[in-house]
This record gives sequence, C-alpha cells and structure tokens, in this order.
Amino acid sequence: MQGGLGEEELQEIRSKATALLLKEDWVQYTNLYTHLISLCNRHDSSANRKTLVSALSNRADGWSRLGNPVAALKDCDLALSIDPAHVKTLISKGKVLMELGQYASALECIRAVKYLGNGGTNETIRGLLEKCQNLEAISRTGIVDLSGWVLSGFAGKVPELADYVGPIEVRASGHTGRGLFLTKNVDEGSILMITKAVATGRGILSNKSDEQGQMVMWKNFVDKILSTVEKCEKSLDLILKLSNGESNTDLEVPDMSSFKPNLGLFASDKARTEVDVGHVLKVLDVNTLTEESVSAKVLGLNSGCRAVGLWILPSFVNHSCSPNARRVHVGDWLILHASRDIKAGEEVTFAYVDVLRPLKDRQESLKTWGFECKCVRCKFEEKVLGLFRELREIEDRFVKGSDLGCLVVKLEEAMRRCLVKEREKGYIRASFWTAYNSVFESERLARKWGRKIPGLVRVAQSIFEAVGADERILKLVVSRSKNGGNDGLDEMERMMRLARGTYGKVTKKQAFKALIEAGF
Ligand SMILES: C[S@@+](CC[C@H](N)C(=O)[O-])C[C@H]1O[C@@H](n2cnc3c(N)ncnc32)[C@H](O)[C@@H]1O
Repeated sequence: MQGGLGEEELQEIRSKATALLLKEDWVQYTNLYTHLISLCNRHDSSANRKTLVSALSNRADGWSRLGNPVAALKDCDLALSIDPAHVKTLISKGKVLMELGQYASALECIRAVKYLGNGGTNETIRGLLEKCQNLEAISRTGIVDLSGWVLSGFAGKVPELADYVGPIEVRASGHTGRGLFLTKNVDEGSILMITKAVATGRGILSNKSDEQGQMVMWKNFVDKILSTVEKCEKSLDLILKLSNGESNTDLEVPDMSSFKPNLGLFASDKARTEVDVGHVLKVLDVNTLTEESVSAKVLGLNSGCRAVGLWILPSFVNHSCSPNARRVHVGDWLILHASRDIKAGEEVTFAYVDVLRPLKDRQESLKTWGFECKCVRCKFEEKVLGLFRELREIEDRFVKGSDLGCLVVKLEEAMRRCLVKEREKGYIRASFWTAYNSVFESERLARKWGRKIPGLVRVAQSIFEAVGADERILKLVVSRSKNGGNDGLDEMERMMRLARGTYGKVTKKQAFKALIEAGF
C-alpha cells in the first residue's frame, strides 16, 4: 500500500494507460490520468506525490496530443511545483512552450534538463535544444536560412519556422481603415514578419476553374476556422478584430501585443465559445489569402496543390498597385518581406491583383474586392491617360492585342514626348509588361524593335523600383543572361537584388541560384 493507493490499483491504471497510448486514444488516456490525479489528491502522502507528478506529466502529454497546449502547460506547472527537477515534465513543458511560441522559456526548461545530468545529454535532448535555439533565434531576429532545404530540392519535411514580428505596426490608414506601417528603414528582401496560419484549406485542383474542387477546399478551410474559434476565445477575438468589408471607418487599431507569438491561437480548456458564424464568414471573405496569387511565392509545393488560408497580422496589409512587399509561403507559414527598399513610416502593401497589367484591367479585378485603388501609381496613370490622348490610345490598342513590338516603341516615344519622369516610366512599363516581355522574349521581335527601345535590364530596373520585384521579370532577366546577354558581376548583383526582392532574404547566395532555377 502507498498511503491509501494500492499497488494493484496503480498497476491496473498503468496497464490501461499503456493500452490507450498504443491505441492513441488520447481522450480516454487523459480521462484516466484525471482519475488517477484525483485519487492521489484524495490520499496525500509522499509516495503518492511521486505518482501525482508522473500522472500530471502524462496528462500533460495527453492534452498536447489533443491539441490543447494551454491545459498541458498547466499540468506541467503543477507537476513542477511539486518536483522542480522532474525530467520528463521539464521536457514536456519545453515542447509545449515551443508550440506556444515561447522559445526563450522553452530553452530554460530544456537547458535545465541538460544540467540535471540524469539522461539529459542524450541525442533527443541535444536535438531538442538545437531546434529550440534555432526557433528562438528566428523569433528574435527574423533571420531564416532555408538554403539546405532549397538545395536538397525541397526534400523532406517543411522546415520549422517561428513567429517573428519585425519593425512594423498596425496604424489607422485613412480611407483604407487600418494598415501596416514600417517603424524603421529596411532594404529589399528584409523579412517583416513570419506567421503561421490560423488554418489553411488545401486541395489538388484539376485546373483553376475546377469549381467543385474549390468548394471542397473552401468548406474544409471554413470548418477548420470554425472549429478553432469555437474552442478558443482568443483566436475568435483576433478574427473579430479583422475587417468584415462593411465599413472602414472607426475600425479599432489593435495593440501590437495582441500579435505576440502564437498566444491565443490555441484551444484553451474553457467552455465552448458562442460564435457568430455569419460574421466570421464575412471576415473570411475579406481576409482569406490564396497561396498562389501573383504577389506570393510558394516554396516546395507539388504543382497542382492549391491552398487558401487565414493569417492574422497579414490581414492588416492593404493593397497597392505600387506594392513594396511580397509573401513567401512555406507550409502553413507566411513570410512577408520587403520587395524593395522601404522607408520608416511608409505603409507596407502587397498586391491583391496582378500589378503587371494596365490600369483598366487592375480596376476591373479590384471590383471584386469592392474598392478602388487610389495609390500613387493609379493616380498618376489616371492623370497621364487623361492628359495624353496618344497614351490612352496605346492602352486601347494594347487591350485589343495589336502588334506588341510596335506598341512598345510607340509607348517609349510617347513617354519621351510627354516628358514622363524616369520613375514614372516604371509605372507605365509595369502596366504594359506583357508587351515588353513578348519583345524581349522573342529573338525576332528583339531584332526588329530592340534598337528603338531601352534594354531589358533598364526596363526591369525601372519596374522593380516602381512596383517591387516580380518573379516573371526575374525569370526573363535570368534567361536573357544565360543566353549571353550578361555584363558580368554587375548583372549578377542585379539578379541577386531581384531575387532577394522576389523571395526575401531566406537563403544564402548559392541556394538563391537554386531557388531561381527551382522557381521556374
Ligand atoms: C485584408 S483587409 C486590409 C486591412 C483593412 N484595411 C483593415 O483595416 O482591416 C482588406 C480590406 O481593406 C480595404 N483595402 C485594402 N486595400 C485598399 C486600398 N488600396 N484602397 C481602399 N481600401 C483598401 C478594403 O476594404 C478591403 O476589403
């Protein structure tokens, strides 16, 4: 007998627990340990305290398996308040804290195991320590290095990342509601945030117009969101802070502390929350992002696999046709980076629609979003197209699909005659990128019109400065340089800048090259 708890009874509970563990029946496993914990509490003795600690530790594992790290953490803390040197609990607590994005505290737990010495230096602990150190560094600095994964051709599991909030803050942004702003100067490729989706819906669609496949993917995504918000009040609070598209006036500007790593995005052991499903669906309509949109790059994904997802902090990023940021998706993680240099105080924007299209096309696409873009580029284009009939006529002819080479020449001449400034030429060239692309891409057209228009590098550079980096432009610059059109180191440096702007600073130089290859 152990002060009230019989050895036989304990043995029976242990055997049941092993059977449930093998069956991976975590609900019954957790219930069984709840029963044992109440037995231990009823018969307090020093022997039962040992049993209590290991029961709490095991129940914590059960909670973790059930996706409830908050309850797991509570059990770990209870166990450690009785035995602060309980190795298994310290390891469990370290893992739970990692899951909650509390890397510095997780490191403390795992280091404590290492210094306790009893079994603390084995491979598992070393691996855990290394992983935790990496994640802690990412969450503090935003420095990620996916070189190994990229160079291996994206083999194996998607790399683990950590939440990072860079030099950004949410502020009121006039007619657009709230927006994300930079708090210090950054150069192109700088990582602005790393954040995990509240939920994603994935599907292999036969083609872009596979409506049935899209419906299934959307339903699956909505179900995941609803199940998360039903279980977790904090996730619901965050989602309810997002725009539902009805009015941009008087929207609350959330405190940046609401976006601290992962907190709140997990189920708590509280009762289920009442959810206004209609409101959540409206929020999803306005804030859901697709992974494969033009201002996003998906790393390491099978072609054909599509995904939609909700990421909280990126939902505060407004659209601009002259954007300065892009997204890179790695599994359920979204990495937002500067696609060109951005000054402190500037608003961070990415494109909701293809910005390498003429004004009319962009305006048409933005109708589905329910707003008109009033960015500096749109205003400029509206003004010049209104002022200069010849530019307007060129746009009309472009829409009708006339000879693209001739059109590019006319466009360059018209810009010269209309005294369009160099930076603003980038806006117009971006609008007619398809025409420039077909000239630079075709040897015949390049021979025919090449001497009458600026070279690819100049055009690419002006577009880069006006609307940020873009994979399609990078692709053309790289393919041209392979065909012998390169001028050595300078060109390499230019390509690296374009690559950094397109993918963000996520790999070393060598891997960037592989990424460029893999991207195409
Ligand atoms: C993903 S939210 C962006 C954040 C939003 N401004 C907020 O306060 O929550 C998308 C909504 O923001 C507004 N929005 C985004 N970009 C805009 C723009 N360039 N001009 C006007 N409204 C914009 C539109 O109401 C759009 O439906």
